[in-house]
Amino acid sequence: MTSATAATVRPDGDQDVPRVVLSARGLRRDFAGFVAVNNVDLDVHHGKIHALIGPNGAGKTTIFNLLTKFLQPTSGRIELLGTDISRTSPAKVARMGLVRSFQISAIFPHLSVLDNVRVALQRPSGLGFQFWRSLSVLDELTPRARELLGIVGLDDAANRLAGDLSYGRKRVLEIATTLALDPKVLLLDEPMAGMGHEDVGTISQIIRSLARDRAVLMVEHNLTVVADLCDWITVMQRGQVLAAGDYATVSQDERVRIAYMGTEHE
Ligand SMILES: Nc1ncnc2c1ncn2[C@@H]1O[C@H](COP(=O)(O)OP(=O)(O)OP(=O)(O)O)[C@@H](O)[C@H]1O
Repeated sequence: MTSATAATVRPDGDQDVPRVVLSARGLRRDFAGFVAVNNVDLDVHHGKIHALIGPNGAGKTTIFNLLTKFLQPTSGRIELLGTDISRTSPAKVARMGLVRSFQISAIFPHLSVLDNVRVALQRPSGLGFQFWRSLSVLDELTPRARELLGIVGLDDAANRLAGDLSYGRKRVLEIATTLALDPKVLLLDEPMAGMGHEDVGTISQIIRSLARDRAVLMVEHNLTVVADLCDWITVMQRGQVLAAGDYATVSQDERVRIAYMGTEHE
């Protein structure tokens, strides 16, 4: 299989068929003559977890930057929830429901876990930080903040300083702050990076539960996680889609084995 489009664009209206919520066609980005992303087609479905994998320099981060509009495409078209966002600003795209989870740097270590989520809830778009308007406004946000902490299993840590959490739980808190923006499509950039075995299990469970009512697109290097968690995998190489399909399909693709997986995951 050569592209995600072959198997994933299907008519809406069929209950059994997943809905495409984010799509790219012919996506391309040049950097001073170097083509970092070349003619990429991608479909991300509601209720599904989609992995973007590939060796270093394959173009995964550039695709994330293009989809979230932090970079403008040189050419190609991106649609979010049926609307052309090819020229839309990052802030508007975030407000429309395409939200990228940043790394732990997005957390305020000297605020409590609960306050981190309350601050996130009062952000208009996830891009700027609007600090404390008034205590009463923040109080109104407390129930929703506690709800989000419950969803990710951090309710017991609500009053702890964020900076005192373990690495894994900081990452979970970061995901909770992302959920504050009520994403329809959640982009996760290497959510398992630096995690121990136990944290990988916890975060996998959280991602699975989040994907029940939204789409998840994630860059992930841990192929065991990809095999276990992801419904659809797009394999990138040198800026292009090398293969796409479920894990069984792409892991048996000879080109993928040669380019990326080796023989370890046969
Ligand atoms: N701003 C830029 N200017 C010039 N070249 C860039 C720029 N951003 C990315 N590139 C190049 O584009 C290619 C794709 O980079 P990208 O970071 O998207 O790959 P990646 O798949 O995310 O890699 P990794 O797994 O190492 O993060 C690389 O060759 C990189 O050097």
